[in-house]
Amino acid sequence: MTSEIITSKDLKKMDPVFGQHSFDNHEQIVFCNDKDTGLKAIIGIHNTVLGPALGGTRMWNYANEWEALNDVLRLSRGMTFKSAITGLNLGGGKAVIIGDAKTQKTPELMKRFGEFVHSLSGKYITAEDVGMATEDMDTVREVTPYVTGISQSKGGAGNPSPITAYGVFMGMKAAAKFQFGSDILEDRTVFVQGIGNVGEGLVEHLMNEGANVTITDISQERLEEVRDKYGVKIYSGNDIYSEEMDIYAPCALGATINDDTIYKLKAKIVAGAANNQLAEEVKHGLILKERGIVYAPDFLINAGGIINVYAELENYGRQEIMRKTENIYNTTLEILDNSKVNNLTTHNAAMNIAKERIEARKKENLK
Ligand SMILES: NC(=O)c1ccc[n+]([C@@H]2O[C@H](COP(=O)([O-])OP(=O)(O)OC[C@H]3O[C@@H](n4cnc5c(N)ncnc54)[C@H](O)[C@@H]3O)[C@@H](O)[C@H]2O)c1
Repeated sequence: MTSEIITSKDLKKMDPVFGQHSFDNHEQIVFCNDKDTGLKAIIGIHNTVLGPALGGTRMWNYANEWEALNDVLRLSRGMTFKSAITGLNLGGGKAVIIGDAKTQKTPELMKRFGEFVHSLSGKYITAEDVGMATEDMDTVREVTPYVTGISQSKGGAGNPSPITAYGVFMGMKAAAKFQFGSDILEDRTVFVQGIGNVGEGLVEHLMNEGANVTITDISQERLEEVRDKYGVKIYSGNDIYSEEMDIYAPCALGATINDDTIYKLKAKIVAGAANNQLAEEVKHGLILKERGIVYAPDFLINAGGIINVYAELENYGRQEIMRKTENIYNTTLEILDNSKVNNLTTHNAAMNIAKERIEARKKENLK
């Protein structure tokens, strides 16, 4: 199993569920259907050794069911390792709702989805992901307590993006310490790709530290807004991968480190918020290592969001959220050092530690 990009034509050639490309010993996969609301959803529970499987719900207009299934399998697996490496007592899960969030999402559909979540008795806990907003989680909360990411006015921890941005910043500083011998980002050239909720927060931290920031986004409006607010440069070329820079921060989509981009990359560090930045974890992790580019594993440095929602379950406040998020600096540095000592890719070094934690707990649970 790898995170390799695969076409839906190839997916259809495999066994429908357990033989599917991204299937990786998932514990449970739940298919949810409701004729009246038009709900078609899949809940993927990858692993619950460390605790209940927590992960957001994504609503997306998938081209077909294979793509939806592949996505939920891949995303739920990612959550297992994200929580494990961050030291949270959570397992990995995720849900997808098939449909257009702009036109097909209704409160009735969200409530029906919530009832399916409730039927799992807390084994899966949901939150927001692409296509979902805090208000949707508030609607789900009307039918089940197994939901996080609800509004602050309803006792939730609120928008996770600023916390995610802070964690990415911490991870980036640790990568700079490892690569350059100093974590001070003043005058470092940083390209931030995608200046959405997290990207903008990252730009703010970088500008406060005096970094030399260039931004890129598909939305011209966003670019101008962020430029005017922080005084950053808008990228005017047409291939950011070939540009001279110290740090490349992917904060838009996954798989931007792929066969087409990896040999062009001039950055000395890759550190950003996007999930699944390496199109193929093993292969591209190795090429980055060979090229001397330090990759701060995405699932490690973008964990601020999950730390934020975990606070809702554990009832801890803002101070503890910030302390845990700041600790991403130490964990990143430890993993980068470990990768050097053991001659591993940084991705594999992080995965090994996450897997060791799960295995140790599994043994304890058997006692
Ligand atoms: N929000 C969180 O707390 C959180 C937590 C963990 C991981 N992430 C991941 O971080 C990334 C950013 O999250 P977000 O909440 O800021 O999302 P967002 O939707 O607010 O922002 C994404 C931005 O990327 C831009 N974009 C899209 N395609 C692009 C392209 N090809 N080139 C350049 N820009 C492009 C969009 O216009 C948008 O401004 C996502 O991959 C998300 O999965 C977010």
